Amino acid sequence: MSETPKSGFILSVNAGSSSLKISLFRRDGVDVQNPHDIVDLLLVSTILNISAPPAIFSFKFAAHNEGHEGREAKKEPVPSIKDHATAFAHFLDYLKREASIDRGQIVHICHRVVHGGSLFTPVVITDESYHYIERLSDLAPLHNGGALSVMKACIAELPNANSIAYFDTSFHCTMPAHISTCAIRQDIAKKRGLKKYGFHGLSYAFILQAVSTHLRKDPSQLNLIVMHLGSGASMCAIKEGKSLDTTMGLTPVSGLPGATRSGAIDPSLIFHYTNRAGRISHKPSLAVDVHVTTAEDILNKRAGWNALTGTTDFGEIVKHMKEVDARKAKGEEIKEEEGKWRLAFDMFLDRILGYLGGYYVKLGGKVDALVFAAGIGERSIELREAVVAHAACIGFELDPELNAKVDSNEDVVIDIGKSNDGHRVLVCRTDEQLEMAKECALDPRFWQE
Ligand SMILES: Nc1ncnc2c1ncn2[C@@H]1O[C@H](COP(=O)(O)OP(=O)(O)O)[C@@H](O)[C@H]1O
Ligand SMILES: CC(=O)OP(=O)(O)O
Ligand SMILES: [Mg+2]
Repeated sequence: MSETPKSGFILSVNAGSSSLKISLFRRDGVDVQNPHDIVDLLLVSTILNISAPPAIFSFKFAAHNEGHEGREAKKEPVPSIKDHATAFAHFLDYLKREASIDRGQIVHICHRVVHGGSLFTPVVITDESYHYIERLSDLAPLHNGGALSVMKACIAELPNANSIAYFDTSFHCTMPAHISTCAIRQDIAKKRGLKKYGFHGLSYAFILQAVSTHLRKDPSQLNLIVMHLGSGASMCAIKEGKSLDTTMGLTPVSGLPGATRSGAIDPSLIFHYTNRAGRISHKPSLAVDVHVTTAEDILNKRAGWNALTGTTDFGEIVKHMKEVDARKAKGEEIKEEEGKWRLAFDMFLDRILGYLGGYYVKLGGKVDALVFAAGIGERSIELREAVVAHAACIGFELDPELNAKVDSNEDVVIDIGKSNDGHRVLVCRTDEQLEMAKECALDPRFWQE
């Protein structure tokens, strides 16, 4: 690692399964009294639809960014973006051309790495840690490769900045053994690291802190059931501020279904689906070049909402479902094929409710709040309504007006429930980039005070 700086810029890069989200922050001195405002956002860029081209590039300066105030946000399709590496190259080119930002001031680059294996604290990228993360790519086939390709670009293009890996798995290292262990031979499981790891940990860490501030309750006193519902979707039961259980497993394919992922299925199903399950997939439709079996390619990339309905966008699914329902209500005849929208919605709801009930019992019914987060959780009025309607039997109730107004409320945490005394229902605008930047800004290893 190069010399520890006193202040400087932190670039946070979040390689999701089909998106790249990048935020640039400034870290000046640290006010120990107020560690929440430790970093100042300068700009945000997102590249969506990386695996369903054309990718959509957007770039926006923070409202208060000196010299750039009032600059319009950019949003355009970019057909040349094919993967995370070309997406990041496009961002760097744009930054060079359009922003009077001195790239030399970027001292640390935080990379969200989905699978950290046995690493639970952030690590500076060296040859050794890079290769360790590379070896884990098979366990996060939609993710680790994308993050590694961005690290490579950073080392080449921003050679004076340190790359640091932040792991999605870290938050879940508190899961007790009886929850993280699989019922298989333990000598083999231990040798190969076969157990439940859990993911979206940076998001859960951010949400825990944000909800703690909102409810004015120390994280160690909080019990939450959090739903991170994005392209990849998972849930987490948080007990006294620690992950007790989560829905994803050894890899992010398990648990809830996602945009292109099956979620939990009977493990035997895949051998009835294809007779090539164990073969290395020759033409994997994955975004990065990792050696995955046909089974993993099918379950990670050729399943989920896309396989059921033909779109990866849950917003589209809800829109079509409502149109079909409205026609049905008028007595119009509906084609069998048109039932797919409601099927996908009801299936997602069913799987969420299954885990919700289980987590409620595991937390002994002592739940401070249900929290919705990520693309679907933050934007789907209908899904939140359906989930909470079914959770009435365990004491949760939605305020329909507050639920409908989430989009026009800019707060990080928003109350959408009727109760203000336990059993709250919240939406949290999660921000994995900010979580990494805050952790980095507070880490004494990376700064000279
Ligand atoms: N208005 C909406 N209603 C429901 N879902 C939406 C809406 N807008 C976006 N989404 C969903 O949010 C998903 C993206 O969530 P996000 O958390 O950004 O995903 P990721 O980080 O995994 O790429 C999209 O795939 C889309 O399905
Ligand atoms: C772990 C995971 O599924 O991440 P994402 O939702 O960003 O693809
Ligand atoms: Mg994500």
